[in-house]
Amino acid sequence: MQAEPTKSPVSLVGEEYEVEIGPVAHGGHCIARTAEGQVLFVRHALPGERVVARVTEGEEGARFLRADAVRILNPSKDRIEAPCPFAGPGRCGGCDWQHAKPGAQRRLKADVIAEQLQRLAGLTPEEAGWDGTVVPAEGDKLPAGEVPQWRTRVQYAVDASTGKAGLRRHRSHEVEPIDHCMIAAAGVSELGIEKRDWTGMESVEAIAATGSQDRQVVLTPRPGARLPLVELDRPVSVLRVDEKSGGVHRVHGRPFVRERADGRTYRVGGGGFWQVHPKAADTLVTAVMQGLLPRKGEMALDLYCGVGLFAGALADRLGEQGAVLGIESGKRAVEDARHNLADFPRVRIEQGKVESVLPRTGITEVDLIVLDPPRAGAGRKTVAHLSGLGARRIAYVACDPAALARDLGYFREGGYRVRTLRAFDLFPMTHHVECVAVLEPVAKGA
Ligand SMILES: C[S@@+](CC[C@H](N)C(=O)[O-])C[C@H]1O[C@@H](n2cnc3c(N)ncnc32)[C@H](O)[C@@H]1O
Repeated sequence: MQAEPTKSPVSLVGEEYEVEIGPVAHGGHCIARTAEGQVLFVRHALPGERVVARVTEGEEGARFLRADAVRILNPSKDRIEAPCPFAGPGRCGGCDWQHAKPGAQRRLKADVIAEQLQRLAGLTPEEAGWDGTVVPAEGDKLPAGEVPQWRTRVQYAVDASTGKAGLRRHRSHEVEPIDHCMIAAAGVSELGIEKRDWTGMESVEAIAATGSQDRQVVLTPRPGARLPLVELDRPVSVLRVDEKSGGVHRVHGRPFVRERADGRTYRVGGGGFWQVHPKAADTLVTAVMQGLLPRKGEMALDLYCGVGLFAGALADRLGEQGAVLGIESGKRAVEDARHNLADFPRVRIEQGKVESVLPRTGITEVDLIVLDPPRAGAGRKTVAHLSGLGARRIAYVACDPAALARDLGYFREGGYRVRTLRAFDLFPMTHHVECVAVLEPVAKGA
């Protein structure tokens, strides 16, 4: 018997549908349905608009299609002309909400948080102790059409054929050539990365520290390529990512930048993690400390501690009798955290994954916990472990509201309730948003 030839699914890319745009969804798009009932995730649209949506990904019968709004038939009152000349369907994928007024962007983010909390944690804003708003960073409340220059770290992709640095298109490896990124911090723009020839490089990350004049570029060469001579408009240190090991090595200058937050200087080496918005580190430290209200002599955990931002802030407030244990998986970040917090004899930093290191520490009781996991969240097992440590308060710093909502559900299973939740617009023009949830044991809150 001959096998039936398998039918390849019929691609719908390029098809156009006139649709009514429904609510915003997590990820920088809105939901619509074709007349046949197929779900579309539409970028460059706003709720309530009538648009022509052109499919960018998906096939017949798929659970959903991705599309771009290519013609706006009935614009929302929240719509503006995108201030950035590189934004729009098929163009730079860095920003999602260039076409929305700043206040509307924050309302869209608030709607996403509310929806995730409800669906994944069964929480209303009131139950989460949240006023339902997303707060702009200090100085970012600008009139429509003006854009905050907030990105202190920009990862440029290099076009292989031209050697020019640009930004990646949405869900694509293609490079959108740009001559300036509007959301880049002044310190990044001043480097003039877009004007140089980066032939042989895969990507170039530009870093402008906050609170110091340190500037750095991190080069990722294509296999076998020679490093370019880095001649920029300002002195910078240069690092290089090893193509085989992924390790980061110094080419010239300091192998780190110095960042300032909460009155301290933090060394961040090897292009490692630091909060991107210049106001983020201080904003988050303040929110976490207001939530935890640390007392002298307490014992705290800083999980996913990076170079020690929250551990330092806690150690300062817990005094000589207090103690902090930080856990971080990145080797270089751990070295930096140990260096940054060397003046606190009762701060210890352990290297490894929280899920494996924490059980090994033998710690059975702590007073306070701050956790700031990557986008995936902490997960059920880690949350269950944390819920058993008897902390009187836990501050959860989250860059993904979906992961936050899932983990809040696990914390509830572990006997914790959300006392307050605050949301900050630390990534203007994009769909990203930062939340700080403060939890306490149910028995205490009751
Ligand atoms: C969002 S950053 C937060 C860093 C720090 N709290 C700050 O604000 O600068 C998350 C950190 O978690 C680390 N990380 C990721 N997965 C981890 C894991 N499973 N265990 C421990 N650290 C992890 C990353 O290397 C990164 O430094």
